[in-house]
Amino acid sequence: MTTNTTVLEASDVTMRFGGLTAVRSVDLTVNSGEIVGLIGPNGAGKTTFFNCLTGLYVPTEGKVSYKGTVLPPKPHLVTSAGIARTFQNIRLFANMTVLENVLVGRHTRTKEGLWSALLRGPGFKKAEATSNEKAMELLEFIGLAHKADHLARNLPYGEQRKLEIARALASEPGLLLLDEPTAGMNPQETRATEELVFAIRDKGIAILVIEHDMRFIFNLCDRVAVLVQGEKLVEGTSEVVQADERVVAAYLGTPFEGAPGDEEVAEVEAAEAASATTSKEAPSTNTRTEDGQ
Ligand SMILES: Nc1ncnc2c1ncn2[C@@H]1O[C@H](COP(=O)(O)OP(=O)(O)OP(=O)(O)O)[C@@H](O)[C@H]1O
Repeated sequence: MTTNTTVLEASDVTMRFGGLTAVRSVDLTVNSGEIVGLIGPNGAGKTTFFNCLTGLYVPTEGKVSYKGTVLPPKPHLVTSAGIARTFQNIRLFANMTVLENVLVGRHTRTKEGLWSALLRGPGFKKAEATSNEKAMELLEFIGLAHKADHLARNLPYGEQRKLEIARALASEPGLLLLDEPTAGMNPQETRATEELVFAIRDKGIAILVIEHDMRFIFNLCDRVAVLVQGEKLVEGTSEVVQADERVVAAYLGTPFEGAPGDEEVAEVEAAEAASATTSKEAPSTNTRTEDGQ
């Protein structure tokens, strides 16, 4: 199913927050027809990297291209270009219906825009029939058509997550970014999400997914990249990544040679050792005498 057409190309992406480098020189590509996984221990920089891809953050260094064009660092322009995403925490319009949530997701693909969709202005009426039809098709696809007029907040958790995916798909993306799509799900819901992701891929949409559930990732992905302390440690097929001892060590927090962050740790240790030696050799001029002078 995978092809060699590059959909997403992130080159040398670095994101610093003050003194903290959350993502360091990360390269990643996603090709059409591919499902790529992004894994790593807590705080490894996965969500920060996603935010750099979707224009929520402007990377300190590096660039991100979609189908050969460099993306502007503005979320709505990234969505219009063809990248949609879901978030770690559910972000639905709780008091809107299931159908309305999907319709809002379509605003980048209708001339009427978001406010017209929300206020149901005159322009919206004309486009409404087509939009409704497409939104209902999506709800059929994810299995929520029978709940189209339920309020989003009344859906069970697993269905809310599905609805988020439907809303993202409503912008007709070529690439879908999923941030922990199975977080909080029971095993059946997780399996259903796995099937859904395969079905989305079969529609011709490339997928990049962050997930802590390793079974889910290794079943699903054509390729997996591992971030550790902001750096890409390993990238390869599920088999390659599972067999790499450094990945296990990174998850367990066991030190290993060449681990990301090692250089900084060595520099700090060397500086501490040097200052300890200096203070032994040359007593501080601030040393007080016994009478406190
Ligand atoms: N806006 C921000 N300002 C400052 N530091 C941040 C900001 N966002 C993230 N960080 C820091 O960047 C590092 C990477 O965080 P990030 O949330 O990207 O990791 P993650 O791999 O997604 O973690 P998790 O799996 O726990 O969601 C962390 O040290 C985090 O505290």
